[in-house]
Amino acid sequence: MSSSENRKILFIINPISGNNQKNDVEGEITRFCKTHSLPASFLETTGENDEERITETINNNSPDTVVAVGGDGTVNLVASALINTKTKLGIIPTGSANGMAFELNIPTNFEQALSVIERNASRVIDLLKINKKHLAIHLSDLGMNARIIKRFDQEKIRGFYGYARQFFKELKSPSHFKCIVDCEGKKRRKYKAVMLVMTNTHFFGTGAVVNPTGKIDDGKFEIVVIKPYPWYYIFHMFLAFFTGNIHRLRHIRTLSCRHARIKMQPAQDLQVDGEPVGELKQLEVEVLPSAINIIYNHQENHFFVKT
Ligand SMILES: Nc1ncnc2c1ncn2[C@@H]1O[C@H](COP(=O)(O)OP(=O)(O)OP(=O)(O)O)[C@@H](O)[C@H]1O
Repeated sequence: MSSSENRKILFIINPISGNNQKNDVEGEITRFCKTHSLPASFLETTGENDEERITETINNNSPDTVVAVGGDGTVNLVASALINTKTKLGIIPTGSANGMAFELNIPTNFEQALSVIERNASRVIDLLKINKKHLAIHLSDLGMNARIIKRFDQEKIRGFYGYARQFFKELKSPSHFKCIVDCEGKKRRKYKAVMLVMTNTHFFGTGAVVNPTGKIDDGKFEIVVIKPYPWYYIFHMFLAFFTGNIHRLRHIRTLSCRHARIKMQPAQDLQVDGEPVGELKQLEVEVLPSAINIIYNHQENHFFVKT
């Protein structure tokens, strides 16, 4: 549906996302929307009480689409306000981590991303809830990556290259932990792991395919267990990550379920959609089936993963 009839779009702009070099985000969106006869309104995030402010603005304006202009953290924030409503969620990726935009084939080019919003193709997808309180829309993990994200946050490093530097440092000597995974309807499993990924999607923001067999709308999510590996295995893993074959490696296990309880020893850092949550000893993860209607780029599919 590309018609602008009856559309009313609210843009939620995170002014500090990524290495935000753009001066006039609102102006650029306004010009695009005028050209395409799309009624647009705006709200800037402040980092304080944003969810309440977004919900209030949605209640006052009744938009049909709310667009997160930011990274995965902003997408998560907007999704929290839209869950189980008919209002569509759109994404203009301007963050240092834009995993959900990558998943949905949304270009990082501003104008092209706006064109995806204008075309308005959407699908209803599942989301995850962690420990009954954290909504997870893209990807959450325990261990190695969450530790990097915590450091990234504490040291106020920003941008993709800052993240990549931290990632390679950690990759060379990851520490491992023990975990017990109880998936609903499956036998209890025990692992030694360097990282556990809980996701319903396929890609890390870098484009690495972490969950090639997952489906975004099948009422299930995946737990991908990355077990300790010898250093020389990194090259093998990289190749598998970028060719969509990670699930075939012997250091990787993938479990698919609707609900899971996980215990970690010692406590591990958790990150949800790029935001550090803290150290936890146990975790409950559940799928929220058909939770949100999200705009995606329907014109092409990813090369490795057909959605
Ligand atoms: N005006 C603001 N000032 C400071 N922080 C803000 C503001 N608006 C949003 N935030 C914070 O931005 C974070 C979300 O950023 P987002 O993930 O969208 O972009 P990002 O560039 O990928 O961020 P990061 O690099 O921190 O992961 C949240 O922690 C949120 O509280």
